[in-house]
Formats: sequence, C-alpha cells, structure tokens
Amino acid sequence: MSVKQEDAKRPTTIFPPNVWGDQFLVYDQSKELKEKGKKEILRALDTPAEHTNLLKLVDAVERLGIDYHFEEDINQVLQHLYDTYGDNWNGGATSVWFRIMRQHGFFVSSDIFKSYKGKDGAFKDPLKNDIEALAFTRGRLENISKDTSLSNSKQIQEALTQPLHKRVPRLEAVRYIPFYQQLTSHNESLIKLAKLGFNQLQSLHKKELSQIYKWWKGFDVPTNIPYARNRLVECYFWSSCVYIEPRYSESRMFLAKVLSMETLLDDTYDAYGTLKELEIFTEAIKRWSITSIDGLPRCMQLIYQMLLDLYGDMEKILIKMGQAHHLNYIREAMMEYIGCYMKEARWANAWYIPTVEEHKEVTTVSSGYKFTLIASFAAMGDVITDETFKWALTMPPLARSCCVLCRVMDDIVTHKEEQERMHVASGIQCYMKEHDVTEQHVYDLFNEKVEEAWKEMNLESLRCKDVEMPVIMRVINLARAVDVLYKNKDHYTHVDEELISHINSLVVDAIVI
Ligand SMILES: CC(C)=CCC/C(C)=C/CC/C(C)=C/COP(=O)(O)OP(=O)(O)O
Repeated sequence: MSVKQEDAKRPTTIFPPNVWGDQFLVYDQSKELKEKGKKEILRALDTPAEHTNLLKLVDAVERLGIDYHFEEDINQVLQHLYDTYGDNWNGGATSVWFRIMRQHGFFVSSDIFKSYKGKDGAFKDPLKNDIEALAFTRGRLENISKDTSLSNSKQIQEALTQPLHKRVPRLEAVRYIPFYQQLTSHNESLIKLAKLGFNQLQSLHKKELSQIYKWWKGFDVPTNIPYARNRLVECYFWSSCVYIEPRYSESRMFLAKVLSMETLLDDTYDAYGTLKELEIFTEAIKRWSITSIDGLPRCMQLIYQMLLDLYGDMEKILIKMGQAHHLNYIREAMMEYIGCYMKEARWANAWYIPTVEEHKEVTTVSSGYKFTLIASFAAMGDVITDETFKWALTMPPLARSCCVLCRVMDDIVTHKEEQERMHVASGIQCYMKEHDVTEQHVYDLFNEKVEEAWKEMNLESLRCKDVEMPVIMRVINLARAVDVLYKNKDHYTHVDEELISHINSLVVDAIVI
C-alpha cells in the first residue's frame, strides 16, 4: 500500500549551508566566457553606433591582460575601424582611439588633436577641464591630479609616474583588474575571464619557474660561481615581461635562462676573470669548442658547460619545429656580444677612458639587449623566419633604440657604484671627460636620451615593415622591462621590496575570484 506524500514523515534536519558558494564553477567557464566576449565584439563591429564602446572594450581587454584570447578579433576590429574611418575618427574617446590604433601599428594622424587647440596653440577654454582631450599635456594633468575629489586623480598620478605605454602588461593587469571592477560600466564576464586567466597563467608560470630552477640548481650556481649575482627568479620575471602569451612557454623559459647566463657572463668579465683568462674564454666561445678551456678556473669551465647545455636543450625543441638552424643566428649574436665584453675588459685593464663614440659603439651591444632580443625569437614559431634574425643582426633603428634605452638607463643608475671598483668607464664618465661638464649635466642629458629612445622606438614600430607585430612587441616589452627594473635604481642587482612585490604578484599570489 502506497503512503500518500503528504502523510510521509521525513527525518530531515537543517544542515549548515555550503561554505564555498559557486566559486569553483568559474574554473570551467573560461571557454564560455571567451565565446561570449568574442560575440560581444563581433556584434558591436556590425553596429557603427557601438564603435566607440567597442574601442573601449578592446582597451579594457588589453588592460585586463586577456587580449591573447582575442588576438584575431582585435585585429579584425582595428582593421575595420581603420578602413571605415581612416584618420577621420569622430566617435569620441579620441585619445583611446589614437593610442590603440598606434599601438597596433596603424599610423593614424595626430592632427585629430588640433581641433582641441585654439589659434594660439593652447587648449580652448571649454576643454581645459576635459581630461581626455588633455591627455598629452603633462603640466595640466599634474594640476588636475592634485584635486583628490576627482574620482580618477589616482589614475592620472599613476599615468604621470609611468605612462600606460611603458607599463609591463601583466603588472598593469594586476593593477587594473580591481580598478575596472569598481567602474559602474564594467563587464562582468570580462572580469571573470581576467581573474581566471590570470590565475591559470600564474599556474603555468609556477610550472615553468620550477622547471628552470631545477636546471639552475643542477649546476649549483651559488656554490660554484659565488662571485656572480644569483638572479634566476628575477630573470624569469624579466622574461615574463617580454611574453605574456601562454603559447610562448618554451621561449619564456629559454629567455630566462639566457638572461641568467648573461648575468654570469657579465660578472665574470667585469668582476672575476683576469685578462688572460678572459681572452681564452672568449676564444673558446667563438670557436664553440670545449677543448681549449682546460686551463681555466673551474667556475669559468662550468659557465661554458652551462652554455652548451642551454643551447643543446633549445636545439632539441627547434629540431621538432624544423627550425634548428635558428640557433646559429642566436649563437652569432652571442659571439658579437661576448666580443664587446672582451673589448670592455681590455679598456678596463688599461684604465682607458674611451671617447663617447667608441664607448657607444661597444656598449650598445655589450648591454646584451641585442643578443637578448635575438634570443627571444627562439621557439616563437612560424612568425620568426631567417629574415627576422637577419633583420635584427643588422641592428635596425627599432632594435638600436631599445638597446640605447637599456644602456643609458643602466648607466644612469649604476655609474656611481661601478666607479668604486675596477670597471669599464661608464657612458657618464666618458661624456664628462670629453665635454668637461658636471655629472648632473650628463644625468639630465641621459634622461633626455631615454625619452628620445622611446620616441624613436614608437615611431619605428609604426614605420618598420620588415617584421610582424609579434616581433615588434618583443622590442617594446624588453624596453618596458627595463623601465621596471632600472627606473631610479638598479632593482635587479639590489633586489628590493618593489621588485619582490612585482614578482610575488605575478608568480606567487593568486587573484581572489
Ligand atoms: C645593461 C642591461 C640592463 C642589460 C640587460 C640585458 C642583460 C644582459 C641582462 C642580464 C643581467 C645583466 C647583465 C644586467 C646588467 O648588469 P650591469 O648593470 O652590471 O651591466 P654592465 O656591466 O653592462 O653595466
């Protein structure tokens, strides 16, 4: 006999609720969220009235650090906007339009800003409080940012300290995600995707770092090469500033190893080897043969072995990609760079202060950034061809401006310390001697050179048609990394709270979902 439902006595009780909420749902939502984002982008593309919002959406996607999910869509959007409006954008948010188009290689005219100026070249009165129109007027922005009642005064101050274009994308994502979340206009799916994507990428970073750390540990660098800076983690951070995209995992790990090898080499040439030892070591590297290093100190032999090991590992990866010969270009760049270290060692041993011109020629290459750039192309895939390497080896203006920026920023912050030990004369010392000017005069001049180098790099990234955007982005990101590591002090040598906090936020601390 069946019991009527209403008669059933159920022994229920009230259990405490699920304490986790829906937080884990999001881990399976990534694909859905990406699809949703793509649809939103494409829907807006077909609706001209939505084009300004679309541009703002692209801006948000990039600042949230999830543009690698939407690369093709973003390219399609910007190409469409360029084909439709050319230089005659009239949709508002002009500075966003201008910045994004130019950052993506569309050389749109700056004439659009002329409409904001009166005949005297100053800003028209009604615009004096319009932050967007005044984006490029530093002095004015400084005044505006002092008004703390403005909701975006903090944003303006941050932009004045480090303009968006100079920021490392992933650090910007850490900063921007909570800011964007507060905006009433924020897009909930993008926020979810940004947090999820950030944490997923961070897990990949942890795996990569663990892998290369094992390699480093295998050589027991602190014990065997005690005179050198032990900076593998910082080098990994450096490398992850250069590539954000998950697909460049092998390249990222290789570049981190390259940077740590460059550090060992720099310290060996600058602070350890005798001239005789360095001559032998340099020759052995140039011949790429281990036979001639027998008489060298144990630590220099180990560095040599580490180099062979580094190249051997990359060779295996490149063979699978059908690009093993790319390694020859990377080796060629390394030899040129080592050759410049040797020239510097000879100058330092002879207490020779070179002319500004001699110094520039050698130290632009000895900065290591030309070699670093060329090494960064390893295993990036089909976007890199023989032509890419040949282009970079000729030191085209785009690469040169990045190397100059690196050299000059390093000189500014390391000059004093280097002069306290036997070290090749810095650019600052050479300039002071040749032009008989004060140290401060040269600091001011070198700071101007840094800004000029950025301008040159920006212009060249628009003008250069020899290589594709992913290559150009390596140059820009290398420059951005220097802006983080060498701004105001040598954070790389004297690792401080600021750098530790950057590294923690990228590699250690997950974002709360
Ligand atoms: C110069 C620079 C920022 C280079 C970036 C690329 C590179 C080779 C990175 C590895 C670490 C390194 C050697 C930093 C510069 O040290 P340092 O300040 O002792 O360099 P120096 O001996 O050339 O002055």
